[in-house]
Amino acid sequence: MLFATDAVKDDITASRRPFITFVLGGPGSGKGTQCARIASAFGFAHLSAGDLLREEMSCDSKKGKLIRDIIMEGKIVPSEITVHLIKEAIMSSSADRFLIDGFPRSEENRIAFETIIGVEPNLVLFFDCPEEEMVKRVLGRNQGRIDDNIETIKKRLKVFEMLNLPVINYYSAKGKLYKINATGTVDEIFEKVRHLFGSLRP
Ligand SMILES: Nc1ncnc2c1ncn2[C@@H]1O[C@H](COP(=O)(O)OP(=O)(O)O)[C@@H](O)[C@H]1O
Ligand SMILES: Nc1ccn([C@@H]2O[C@H](COP(=O)(O)OP(=O)(O)O)[C@@H](O)[C@H]2O)c(=O)n1
Repeated sequence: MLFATDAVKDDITASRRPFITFVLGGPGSGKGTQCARIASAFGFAHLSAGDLLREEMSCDSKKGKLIRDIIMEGKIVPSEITVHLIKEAIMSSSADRFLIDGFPRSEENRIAFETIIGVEPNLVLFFDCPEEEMVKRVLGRNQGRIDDNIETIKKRLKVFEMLNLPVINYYSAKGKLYKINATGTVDEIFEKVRHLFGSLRP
């Protein structure tokens, strides 16, 4: 079997059951920006799957090189790698609520999380943004990322279009999905997010 077994499962849930929010949206839809605001307003720990992978990518190892090659191609890193990085980050934090940003990117990601970590998210946010706005934002991001170039962006958008919808549909059917229109200013978008979290009081 592809994923880890029950032996490593449940060691997060055995001692506590944190409130988990997945944050979805295309490249440049503003996930990271809004997560920073949510984290500071509502006391969440912010885990970015992309940041965890970029940190691992900088290691001079076979795994680091594999991650780098996949990110350059705008593809999805094997779920087992990403979920184990998320798991380690959750376990080394004492927070009781997490935003997991940029995850799950695919059904494979989603199933790996459930299999390895053994829980479902409490809430799923989806920042819905038109493609041309996402391209504009990514090209203006200017953080020196190896994948923020027009060639890789086109590939990332294709991968997003292909793999995101089944994940959205899955959580929508479970009544866990909150779709937020991600156009407008950062403040305008956060106003909608703030309203949602204020009403949930996680
Ligand atoms: N509502 C917004 N309007 C304009 N630019 C934005 C908005 N939200 C984020 N940005 C900018 O767009 C870029 C991508 O945002 P980011 O939060 O990194 O997106 P993601 O994490 O979804 O890839 C960043 O440079 C950010 O400052
Ligand atoms: N769950 C994830 C998240 C990111 N990634 C990889 O990391 C890249 C950057 O993801 P990110 O979430 O930091 O950035 P954005 O695409 O949202 O701008 C993606 O294009 C994927 O190659 C992944 O493979 N699996």
